[in-house]
Amino acid sequence: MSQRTKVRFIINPTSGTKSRKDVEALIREHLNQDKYAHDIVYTERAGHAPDLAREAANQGVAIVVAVGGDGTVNEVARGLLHTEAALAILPKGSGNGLARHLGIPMGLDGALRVINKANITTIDSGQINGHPFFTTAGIGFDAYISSVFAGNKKRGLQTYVELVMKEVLNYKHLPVIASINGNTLDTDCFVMAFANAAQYGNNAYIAPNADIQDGLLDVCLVRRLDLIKALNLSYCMLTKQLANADSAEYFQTDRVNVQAEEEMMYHADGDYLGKAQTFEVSMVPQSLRVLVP
Ligand SMILES: Nc1ncnc2c1ncn2[C@@H]1O[C@H](COP(=O)(O)OP(=O)(O)OP(=O)(O)O)[C@@H](O)[C@H]1O
Repeated sequence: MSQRTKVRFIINPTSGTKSRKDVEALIREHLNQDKYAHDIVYTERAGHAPDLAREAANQGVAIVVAVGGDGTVNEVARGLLHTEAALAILPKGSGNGLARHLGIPMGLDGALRVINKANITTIDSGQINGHPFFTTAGIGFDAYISSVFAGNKKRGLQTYVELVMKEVLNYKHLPVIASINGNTLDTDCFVMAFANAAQYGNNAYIAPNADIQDGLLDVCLVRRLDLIKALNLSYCMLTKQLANADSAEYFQTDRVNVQAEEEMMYHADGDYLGKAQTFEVSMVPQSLRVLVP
């Protein structure tokens, strides 16, 4: 008898609206049971999924499926870095940036069909002050929004947009010195985003040209923001265009060092990480195997 490939689903039960029973039933219905032997584990707390993922990889599980939003995807992917196990995603969050970038369907049945095909490729990941990220990291305004969003009971796109609109013109830029590709930029920084994938999630494109396999970060720097620039930037983000040079500047590099005049907030994949004054951001090329359509 041919051996079935081992698949483990790591489910964040606090993410999304579907019940455990619904998700388990969808998995039973749509996963190819002739090809795969699967089991399901649930996270018990924030920060649990990296251990579960690493354990799965050590046990020889071939495909480890993150079931949740970008926070869960980040945690599972972190545990799989540099292992033979491949990451698959069943998107259940509100943004789903990595799943969208990879073209994974937003419906769980479609995402399960991607797993059935088992088409595997290898992608880059990034690190900001030692924290892995797979879609974007950033300092300044986007991290500030992550910090407020994290403390907010209401989630979802509408809450997010309301929050950005409320805060965007109050948030103040800060002076930083950034070294990118051997050049030193002494600049104001409203936000500096480091993109491995092109979007934050929800098809909001911060770096439309970002390629997740090119070994490069796409850096988007917004020095200062006023109403006109905010409108230009939001329009471009939603239509997948580069913003005009007055609003944002773009750089491609494999490493960035930022020294801020005072502490700034930072995030990785939308998870608020706290404040720091020095930031080391770098690429880890070809570090994660993933299932793609
Ligand atoms: N069992 C758990 N209990 C509480 N928190 C958890 C648990 N499992 C994971 N988490 C945390 O929940 C956080 C949010 O999860 P995730 O981003 O996957 O879902 P979401 O909030 O629904 O999605 P989105 O961020 O897209 O709105 C993750 O950063 C993770 O650390």
